Amino acid sequence: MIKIADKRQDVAFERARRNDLLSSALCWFGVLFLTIFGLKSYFSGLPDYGIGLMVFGLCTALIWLQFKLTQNWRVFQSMICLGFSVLYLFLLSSGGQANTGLLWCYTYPLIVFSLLGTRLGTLLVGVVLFLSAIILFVPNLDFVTHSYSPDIKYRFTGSILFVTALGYLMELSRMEAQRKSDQANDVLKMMAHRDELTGLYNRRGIKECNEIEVYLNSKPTNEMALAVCDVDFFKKINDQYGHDVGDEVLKVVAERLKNSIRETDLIGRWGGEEFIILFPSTSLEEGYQLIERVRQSMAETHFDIAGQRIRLSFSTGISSTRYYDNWNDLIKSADKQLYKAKSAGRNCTKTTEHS
Ligand SMILES: Nc1nc2c(ncn2[C@@H]2O[C@H](COP(=O)(O)OP(=O)(O)OP(=O)(O)O)[C@@H](O)[C@H]2O)c(=O)[nH]1
Repeated sequence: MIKIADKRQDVAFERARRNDLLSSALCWFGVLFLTIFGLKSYFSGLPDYGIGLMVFGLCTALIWLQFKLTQNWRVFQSMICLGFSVLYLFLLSSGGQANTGLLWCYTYPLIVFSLLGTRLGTLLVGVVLFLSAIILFVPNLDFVTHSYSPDIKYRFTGSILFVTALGYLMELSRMEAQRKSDQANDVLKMMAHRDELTGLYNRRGIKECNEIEVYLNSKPTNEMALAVCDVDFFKKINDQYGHDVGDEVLKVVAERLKNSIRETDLIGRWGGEEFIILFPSTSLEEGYQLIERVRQSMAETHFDIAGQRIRLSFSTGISSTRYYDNWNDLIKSADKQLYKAKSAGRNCTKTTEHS
């Protein structure tokens, strides 16, 4: 099916860009600090602690490499959050070099919220904060090698809860801003690609159709027919019934054309009373038959528009990627056939072969 480059692709692209930036910044700062402080601890008489930090650094580098190779954001998120959770608990239970471990713990909720968002982030941070309360307040645990004064315990608990709330609110407002910006982009894109009167794609929308180039380059194996349809004597309708009725007529024709083509085809308003239809994977002859059926049925119909009974017809020029490998020539050829159809008395279809 033919598609216009849509908003979801842009959103996915933006998300991928943010993920890429976030993962690189996070991992490389992580690796840098963990290696520097690991080495410092190693040579300051804390070899086990130093090695521990460097192992975390190495794991972070490997997780980053895995993400770069697979681009699997979910796996990256899970592994890095798990790694940082373990590091957080390690720093808390060991106290870090010269009791500085707690200082790094404040980065934890911010990292988790920015990676997991508010919902999953709250879950993970909640679990880890619960574990840290056990580390701090349950006495005589084997794996806790550092003891904190009651003052530090209470102040740290209060301040980490405060930073957690702050991280949550920051991520919440970032997500809200992102949602609003996506919505605004959606509306702008819609306005840029749609014709206001008929709701069909406009000229820009049609030109940005992803697959046009594919068809232009894949002849003769895969052919696309293109039809340019122009309402006959439309000026007379405007003159006779007024511009507003003319607008209604354009809406009715657009609706009729849209409902008469297949789901896989793409229709747009090329300008004025001219419409364009792309028939993917369709030969010139098939395209001719499709549009002729629509033309005949429209010519036989009486339209009741704005209290007026109006008869309508349109003329069509058809071309195909079988003969052209660039868009301008393809359109020019269909336009030329349309001109011939008009000259031949209107209410008919001309193709490059049938002319
Ligand atoms: N109501 C209305 N009229 C429009 C719109 N866009 C273009 N037109 C009018 O469409 C008319 C087109 O007239 P012509 O190009 O002479 O074409 P025609 O009368 O259909 O004659 P043929 O194409 O030769 O059959 C002009 O009068 C334009 O002003 C629109 O959005 N709404």
